[in-house]
Amino acid sequence: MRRIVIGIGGVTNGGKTTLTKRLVSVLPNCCVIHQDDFFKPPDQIEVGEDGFKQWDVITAIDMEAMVNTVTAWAENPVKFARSHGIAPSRSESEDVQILILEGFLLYNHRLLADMCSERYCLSIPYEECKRRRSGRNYTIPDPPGLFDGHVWPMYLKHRQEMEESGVSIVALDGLRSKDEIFDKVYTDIQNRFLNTS
Ligand SMILES: Nc1ncnc2c1ncn2[C@@H]1O[C@H](COP(=O)(O)OP(=O)(O)OP(=O)(O)O)[C@@H](O)[C@H]1O
Ligand SMILES: NC(=O)c1ccc[n+]([C@@H]2O[C@H](CO)[C@@H](O)[C@H]2O)c1
Repeated sequence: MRRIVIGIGGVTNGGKTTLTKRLVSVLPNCCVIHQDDFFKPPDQIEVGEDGFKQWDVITAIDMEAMVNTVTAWAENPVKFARSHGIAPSRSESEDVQILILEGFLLYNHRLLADMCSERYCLSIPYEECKRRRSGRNYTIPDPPGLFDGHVWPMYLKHRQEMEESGVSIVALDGLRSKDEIFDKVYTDIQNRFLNTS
């Protein structure tokens, strides 16, 4: 059985969830794990010197639990899918099993980055990111000033760290249309992993 792990990483509001949903709907035997589901509870999030809760750092996420979940999939993808209510794709054999990892800090974690067969990374410029973020409603709403005071500076810091680490990524321009981004990634995955002929 072939196991393929696709990382969909990159900046907040870059379009990761949008792309992931479309891929899951067309890829065979495809499970997804969202990094946001592993945020620690609010009372465990540190408050910085800037007065903001530090959500956009890797210690805000229970990475051990996330890695354990990815490991559970890798050990038995069929059982993992079944226990998460995902039916095997009809007309496809169970020969190929796909996992999508979706999150804003995937490639700053060595173990997680190494688990990916391919690492896509969406980026959008500051203005567009701020505009999209201001229209979002997270479970914990952004306090005034969080984007400029914490979210964007942390993004720049993590992006630099990722670049310096030398981890190889496939960059995606998040300003392109949803269709264009999906078509590129889907074609890529088909060519790289699903064309058996
Ligand atoms: N290619 C695109 N062009 C324009 N808008 C987009 C595009 N992709 C996503 N969006 C919009 O941007 C917003 C954020 O998208 P999405 O939730 O997919 O991002 P995300 O990277 O998962 O964000 P986060 O992880 O920070 O919650 C949504 O309103 C979505 O409709
Ligand atoms: N999902 C959450 O619990 C939560 C709480 C507070 C902030 N966030 C934001 O999610 C983004 C990643 O998708 C980060 O930029 C967090 O600020 C998420």
